[in-house]
Amino acid sequence: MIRLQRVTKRFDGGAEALHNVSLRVDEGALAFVTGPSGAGKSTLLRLIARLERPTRGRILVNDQDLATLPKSREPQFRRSIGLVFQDHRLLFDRPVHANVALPLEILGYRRAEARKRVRAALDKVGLLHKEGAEPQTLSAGEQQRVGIARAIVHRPALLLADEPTGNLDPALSREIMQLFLDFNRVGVTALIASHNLELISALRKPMLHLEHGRIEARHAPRAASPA
Ligand SMILES: Nc1ncnc2c1ncn2[C@@H]1O[C@H](COP(=O)(O)OP(=O)(O)OP(=O)(O)O)[C@@H](O)[C@H]1O
Repeated sequence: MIRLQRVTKRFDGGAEALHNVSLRVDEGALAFVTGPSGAGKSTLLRLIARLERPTRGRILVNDQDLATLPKSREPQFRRSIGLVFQDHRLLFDRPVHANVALPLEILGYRRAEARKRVRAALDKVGLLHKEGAEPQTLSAGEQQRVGIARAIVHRPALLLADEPTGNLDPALSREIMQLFLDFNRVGVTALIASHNLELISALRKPMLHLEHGRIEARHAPRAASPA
């Protein structure tokens, strides 16, 4: 599903955010990326989502080399990915359902189909009863769940999450991770960046540890392993 071959990312005028990183995440797997602040976790996810381009190396997502992805296949590529951010980036001037509907609007879904999918996504994260609420009236955990509903509303095959529990207390963090495990159980591949080692170690999933842009350790190497 995801394959990186000797990927290096150097930002203009900056140091290398990633150096010679190779990894593989198989279809249907759920893997974690850990590492201290500045290790390159966000950069790794952004490269896979094609929000950044590598300086060197190859990135394949679903057997498609991202360097040669034709323009005609870009919408299909975007549809295949769901992104979850630490700060969830909800629009506070729109109710919950309109926030969740955003990716569908961008992808050009018809209104009736969009409404159905928004309700299904909110139901999956346990927030259907909040569809008309203003985001600022929700708790931090609920806001993050809205962000997750928005990430999965178009039913992506791949979920990329960047510190999705960063601002949450331990109980809420476990709840959010459980959602990812649930999605993974029904076939969604997931790569999650997290520095919450205590939480993710207990989940017994493959882990890649990044330090200074390099993979320093790999655990449970069957589903996330050297390419
Ligand atoms: N757009 C950018 N321009 C220049 N340097 C960048 C850019 N984005 C990231 N970097 C640098 O790349 C390195 C890796 O950053 P990255 O955000 O990927 O780390 P991270 O592991 O996600 O950190 P955190 O846990 O704090 O989010 C850092 O040194 C950072 O300053």
